[in-house]
Amino acid sequence: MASPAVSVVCVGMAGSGKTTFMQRINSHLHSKKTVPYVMNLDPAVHSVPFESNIDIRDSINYKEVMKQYNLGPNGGILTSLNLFATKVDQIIALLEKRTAPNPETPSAKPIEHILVDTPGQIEVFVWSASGSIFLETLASSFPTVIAYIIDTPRASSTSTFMSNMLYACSILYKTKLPMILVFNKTDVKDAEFAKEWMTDFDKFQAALREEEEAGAFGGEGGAGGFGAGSGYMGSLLNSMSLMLEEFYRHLSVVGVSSMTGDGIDEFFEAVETKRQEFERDYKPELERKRKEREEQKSSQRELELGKLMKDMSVSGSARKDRKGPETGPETVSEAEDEEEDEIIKRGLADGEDFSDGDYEYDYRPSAGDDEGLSDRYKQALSGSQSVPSEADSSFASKYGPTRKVFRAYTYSTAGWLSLQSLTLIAGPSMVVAMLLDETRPASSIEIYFARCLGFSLLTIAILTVMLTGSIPLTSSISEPVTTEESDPKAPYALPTLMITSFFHSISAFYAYTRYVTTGQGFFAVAVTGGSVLASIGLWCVLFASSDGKISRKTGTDKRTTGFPFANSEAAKKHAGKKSL
Ligand SMILES: Nc1nc2c(ncn2[C@@H]2O[C@H](COP(=O)(O)OP(=O)(O)OP(=O)(O)O)[C@@H](O)[C@H]2O)c(=O)[nH]1
Repeated sequence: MASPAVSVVCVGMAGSGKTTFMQRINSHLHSKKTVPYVMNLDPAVHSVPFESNIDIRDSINYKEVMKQYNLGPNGGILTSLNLFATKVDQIIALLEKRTAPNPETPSAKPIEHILVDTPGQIEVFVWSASGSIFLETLASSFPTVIAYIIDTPRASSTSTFMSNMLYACSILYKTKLPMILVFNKTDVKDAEFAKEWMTDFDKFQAALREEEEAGAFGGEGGAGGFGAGSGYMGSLLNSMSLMLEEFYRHLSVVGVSSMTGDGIDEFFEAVETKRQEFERDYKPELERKRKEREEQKSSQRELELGKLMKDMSVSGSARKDRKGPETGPETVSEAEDEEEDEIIKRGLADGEDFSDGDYEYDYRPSAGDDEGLSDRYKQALSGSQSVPSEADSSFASKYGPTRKVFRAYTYSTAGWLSLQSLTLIAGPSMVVAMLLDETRPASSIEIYFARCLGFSLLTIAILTVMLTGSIPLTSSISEPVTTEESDPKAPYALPTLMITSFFHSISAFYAYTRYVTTGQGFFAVAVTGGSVLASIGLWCVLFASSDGKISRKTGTDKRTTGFPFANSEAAKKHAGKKSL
């Protein structure tokens, strides 16, 4: 069996260049013809410069989460991640499916890399329950490597360097995953100094002394500032660097420039080393976890729920003075519906960007549990047991205006056809007389055919509303019908929609040609009616069906951006396979 794909999770402080780095390694892999599977977990990012197969923003509306739960930007990101984490089982199942070799096309190269971009607010990901759940679950299925991105020019003083190292150490300790330190922006500042400081204690000592003498720590002769006058900082950094020696030994260090692409090959060599390390040192743990996951799915879910609840209680979601949570779509599946409803407008669409890290971390003590959100987590977790079905993954909405538009379309189609059929049934002589060039009464055969045509149109009208499920065939159906092909309530909804839309387009076109040649007003009415119905039908095909390719929210082509549970098109494209 081919070795499983390695997942590379990019974390780093805001502005360290995670997204640019992701873009660079993504394009590097594309150029090597080893197309990666890409995930964006930053709900607050305005736009990502690479194509994501899974984008949290397609499922969760961070701005709306903030609004509904009266949260600050970081609380919003945290809650969005928590909600996304409730579907982690499905995501992993999807990843496993996508990265597995396809028996239908054995020659196709399976996906070797899963790239994950995380929120700029590093603590929101690394220290949140959802971050742990996500990483643990990911690592229980794939060798997982953390790429900690460091802004090299900003880490060039001993104190900022040490702060970064301590942060990296804490992440390593928290995630317990192999880590690569990526010194980014080497086009601005070479990372050699950092490598030296990590391998040669004397060099770090010398740099420290130099800075101390220059008064950077506010010691004797110093310019003041943190630790001013005590010389304390220098000695603290000194002892810390000794303490971190052991930590350094477990790291791979690479200097890269996401701008120029320098060092990217070394990065992938480091990924390979870490993957082997993962297989060697983490594999037993991974297998134990996988087994545990399978055996204790329900109890783990309870545990995860507990973690999320705990998180929620510190994320300020239950402020006493705020409005209660409105029923809204914050889970992956509900966000699908919400997207259809267009109640939620993407928060960042208006240009506001909270991802630059200028905001205070917005955790506030909770006044108690938030039942609405708690229920949503529970609901989402309980619904995340099974592998996603195509029905789950559909972009089509079960509720909201999309359904209404779809219904309005089917009724209008039926109405339009019925109007014509009733004219033919009730006044066949009149219709025949209109059709004839000469003035004579209609023959009985002509009347027969006119009525037959009327009955046929009426039959098509009835079939349209029935096959699309707009009138349920049984009274036991309480769920609204969808345009999903897999919807057992109306399996022919989509074909009917497509055929009738085609019919309206042809009718409108034909009526137009008649109008142009004859100039009769009746044809203008027929053109208008037909085009309106054809346009609505086309809209439903594009946006409301499970085959719909265009996101109404982002306007992007879902074949390339993708929804977590319905982006087979994206996967096809990325993997270059016929089907995955
Ligand atoms: N010179 C140089 N600039 C870089 C490099 N990588 C990123 N940058 C710049 O650094 C800034 C931040 O980069 P991003 O990729 O947005 O950083 P980020 O960590 O994703 O930012 P957040 O999502 O806000 O956390 C941008 O202005 C980039 O152009 C690099 O290798 N060299």
